[in-house]
Amino acid sequence: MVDSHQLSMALADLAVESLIEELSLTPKPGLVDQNDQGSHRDLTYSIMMTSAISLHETFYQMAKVSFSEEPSQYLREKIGEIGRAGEKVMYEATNGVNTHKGAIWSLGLLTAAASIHKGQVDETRLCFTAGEIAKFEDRFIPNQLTNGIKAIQKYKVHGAKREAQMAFPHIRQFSLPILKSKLLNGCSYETAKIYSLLALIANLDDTCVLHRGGMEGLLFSKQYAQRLLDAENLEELPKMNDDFIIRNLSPGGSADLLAATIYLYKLAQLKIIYEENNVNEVSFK
Ligand SMILES: CC(C)(COP(=O)(O)OP(=O)(O)OC[C@H]1O[C@@H](n2cnc3c(N)ncnc32)[C@H](O)[C@@H]1O)[C@@H](O)C(=O)NCCC(=O)NCCS
Ligand SMILES: Nc1ncnc2c1ncn2[C@@H]1O[C@H](COP(=O)(O)OP(=O)(O)OP(=O)(O)O)[C@@H](O)[C@H]1O
Repeated sequence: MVDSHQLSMALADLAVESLIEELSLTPKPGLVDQNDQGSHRDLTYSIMMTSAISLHETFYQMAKVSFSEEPSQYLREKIGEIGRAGEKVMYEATNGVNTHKGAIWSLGLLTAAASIHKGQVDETRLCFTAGEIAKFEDRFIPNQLTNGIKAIQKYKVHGAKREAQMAFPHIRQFSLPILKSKLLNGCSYETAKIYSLLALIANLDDTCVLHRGGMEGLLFSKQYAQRLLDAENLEELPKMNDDFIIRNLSPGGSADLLAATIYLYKLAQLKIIYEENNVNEVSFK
């Protein structure tokens, strides 16, 4: 029998680690990283680090409640409640700045799915289970006109909710395959993650980008990322960062999905060691 506490701790560790890996990846266009704040005036590396660490309990709780469950409206609403409490913790840790709202959503659903499947590592299955949970209606979502909803209505795009309900197609089709293929081709882990991020920016209708730069900003970001991917040229990344900052563009949705991609990739390295039907160790290799 897998122990629910141990598994939930391991999954929460992994979720926070993935957020920290995303944050620490440098340089990233328009996003907060170790060099600069990208296009964000109110966000810093240290605020984002504090925020990531503060979310451990949120992911732990999401894993814990999902352990003996299946996707259901009950589970969707339970996860929503924990996620909203997590958003409060995040805002308290950051003095009111939105650092990881999208990440709580995407990584939270994947953590719930990983717990349901007792830590097994088939990424596609995890994406679809997370999508099943997301498809149930949460009757307690506050009726707020968020930046995401405004962009979805104005530009007729999908946004974070649909991305999850469709079982994270941009992770399954773009970011995870490119991460793996770049690693197989001998790229370093850091370089492979940059390519993975570029593949997301080139393809995702990111409501953060739309909110800040409109459709023109979204097309600019997508084409820029695609050009670097086609040319396999990462030397232009610092200039890409400058060009995004000038236009106030920040691909926050792509950053969240990169963290989710890292999470799925690292989960495949999670070893659950059984001994006489009892887990005696859960560790990352
Ligand atoms: C679905 C969520 C993300 C709300 O998103 P919404 O579309 O309303 O926009 P909002 O601007 O608040 O945040 C969207 C975030 O998602 C990320 N994002 C943007 N575009 C995309 C995309 N295409 N795909 C994935 N993520 C994206 C961005 O980082 C952004 O910060 C979720 O936070 C939610 O349902 N919130 C309601 C409160 C709640 O119940 N929270 C707990 C949920 S576990
Ligand atoms: N490294 C990162 N740098 C910046 N944003 C990130 C990073 N990683 C993830 N994000 C995501 O980007 C979102 C923040 O983007 P943004 O500040 O544009 O959102 P907003 O609060 O909706 O808009 P605004 O600040 O323009 O009013 C967060 O919800 C977070 O999930």
